[in-house]
Amino acid sequence: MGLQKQKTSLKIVRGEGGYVLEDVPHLTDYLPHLTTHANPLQDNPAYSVVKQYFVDQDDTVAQNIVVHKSSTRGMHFRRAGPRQRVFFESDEVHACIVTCGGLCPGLNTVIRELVCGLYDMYGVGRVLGIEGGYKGFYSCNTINLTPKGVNDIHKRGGTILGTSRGGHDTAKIVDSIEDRDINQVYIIGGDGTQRGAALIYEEIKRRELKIAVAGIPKTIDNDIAVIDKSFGFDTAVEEAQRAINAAHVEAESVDNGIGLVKLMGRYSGFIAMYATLASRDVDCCLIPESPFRLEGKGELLEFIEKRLKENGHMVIVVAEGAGQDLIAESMRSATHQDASGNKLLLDIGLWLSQKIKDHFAKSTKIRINLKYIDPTYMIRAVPSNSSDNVYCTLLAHSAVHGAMAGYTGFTVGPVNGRHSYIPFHRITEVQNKVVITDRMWARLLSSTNQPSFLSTKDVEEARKHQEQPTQLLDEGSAAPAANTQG
Ligand SMILES: Nc1ncnc2c1ncn2[C@@H]1O[C@H](COP(=O)(O)OP(=O)(O)OP(=O)(O)O)[C@@H](O)[C@H]1O
Ligand SMILES: O=P(O)(O)OC[C@H]1O[C@](O)(CO)[C@@H](O)[C@@H]1O
Ligand SMILES: [Mg+2]
Repeated sequence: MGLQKQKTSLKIVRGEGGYVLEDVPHLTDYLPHLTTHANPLQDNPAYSVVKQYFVDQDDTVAQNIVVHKSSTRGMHFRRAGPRQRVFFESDEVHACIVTCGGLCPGLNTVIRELVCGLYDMYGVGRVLGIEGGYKGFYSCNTINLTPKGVNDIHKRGGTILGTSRGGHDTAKIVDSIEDRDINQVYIIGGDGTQRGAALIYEEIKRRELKIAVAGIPKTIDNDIAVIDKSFGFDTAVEEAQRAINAAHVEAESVDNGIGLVKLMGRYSGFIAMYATLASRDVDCCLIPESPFRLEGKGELLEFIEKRLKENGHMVIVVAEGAGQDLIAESMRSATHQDASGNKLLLDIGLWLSQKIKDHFAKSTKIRINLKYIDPTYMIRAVPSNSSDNVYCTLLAHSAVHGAMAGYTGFTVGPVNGRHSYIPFHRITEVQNKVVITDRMWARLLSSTNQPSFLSTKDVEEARKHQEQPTQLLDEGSAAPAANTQG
C-alpha cells in the first residue's frame, strides 16, 4: 500500500485513498534494539486453538464508517489485540495498576481482568496495586495483586485500590516507578487521568526507560472522545431508571405531582439523555449542552404548567451540569474548583426545585407537589452490570496485549465496535458531548415532546461547535459524531 511515515511529533502514517493511521508510540521508537520473544499465548490451551488469534500487524480500525462513494478513507487507529511477538518475557514483567478520578461502575472488574489477564495469558507473577490514585505512587502503600486476591472484586462497587483527585506530580511518580522496578503501568481514569498518563509516558520516554504506559479510559459521564462509550455508562443508565421510576410513582400518585431527578453529567448530558430515552416516563430532560431559561414564552416554567394541565403530573430529569449559568447569575457565586482543577458545580436540582415551587406558590390555580430525588452517587457506586463486566474484560485484555507487544503512551477503547489503541492526545484534546443538532437529541425531544428551549442564536452556536474540526481532521473530513449518538 506504500505507507509513508510523516515527520511530526504525532505518529501519522498515510496511505492510498486518503488513508491516515494515527499510530501509538512503541518502546522501539526510542529503544530501537529491544529483543522480541514468541507470544506465550501460542502455547496457552485456551487460545492456541483459535484460528487467527493474533492480530495482523497491519490491522487498523476506521474512525469513520459512514462513507460515500467519493469519500476518502480517513482516520484509522491501530487494532488492539495480541501480537505474535512480545517485547517482555513473562518473568521480567513487573506491572502496576492505579485508579484515579471519580468512581465508576466496573473499576474493580478492570483491575481484576488486568491482574488475571497478566497472570493467565502471559504468565506474569508480579502485579502491584497503587493505592489512592496518582499521589499513591509517592505517598501511599502498595498491595500485591494476585488472581486469588481479586477473584471476587468485580461484584463490589468502587475501587479496591482507592482513588483521588489532584496530586499528580510527574517527576515523583516516575521516580517511584523507576525505584520500584515497574515496567508496565496501567492507569485507569477519565480525561484528567489520561492527561496525567501522557505526562508520565513523556517523562519515561525522556529518561529512555523500558516501561510501557497504558491508559484505560473511565468516566461515568461518557464524555471521553473517540471511543464508542465508556465502561460503567450502561450500568449508570440502568441504575438511574430506579430513581426515575420512583419519581414517576410519586408524581402520578398526587395532584400536580412533579418528580425531579438529578443525574450526573458535569459537561455532558449522556446519562440524562439515555436514562430519559430508556424510561419513557420523563416529560422533560435538561442537559448542559442545551441552554434553557425559566421565565418567558415557550420557556421551562410555561412548559411545566402546560404539561401539568395536560397530564396532572410530570417527571423532569436534570443533568448536574445543566443550567449552571442560570444559577450563577441568580446567586452571583464565586467559581470553585476541586483538587484536580475541575469546576465545582452549583446544585441545579435544589435550585430548580425551589424555583419551580416559588413560581407555583404565586399561582392560585395550580398547587404542585414536588419531590426531588438526587441519586447521583448511588448510580456511581454500584457494581457494573453484565454487559459492562464483559466490556471491562475486553478493555483490560486489550491493554495487557498492547503493553506486552511494546506499545506505550496509548489508551484502549472500542471505535465502531473494534477495540483499538488510541494516542492519549486524541482522548484528551476534545470532550465528548451530546450534539443537540444531531439525531439522538431529536429522538429525545420527540419522545418527551418537550420544546427544545433553543433560540435561533443557540442553534447557530450549537452548529458552530458541531462543525469545529479536531486537530487532525483538517483535510475535509468532518468531525465524527460519537457513536452513542446514533
Ligand atoms: N492536566 C493534567 N495534567 C496532569 N494530571 C492531571 C491533569 N488533569 C488531571 N490530572 C490528574 O488526574 C487525576 C484525575 O483527574 P480528575 O480528578 O480530573 O478525574 P478524571 O480522570 O478526569 O475522571 P472523572 O472526571 O471521570 O472523575 C488527578 O489525580 C489529577 O491530578
Ligand atoms: O464528588 P466527586 O467525587 O468530585 O465527583 C463528582 C463528579 O465526578 C463525575 O462523576 C465524573 O467522574 C461527575 O459526573 C461529577 O460531577
Ligand atoms: Mg474528568
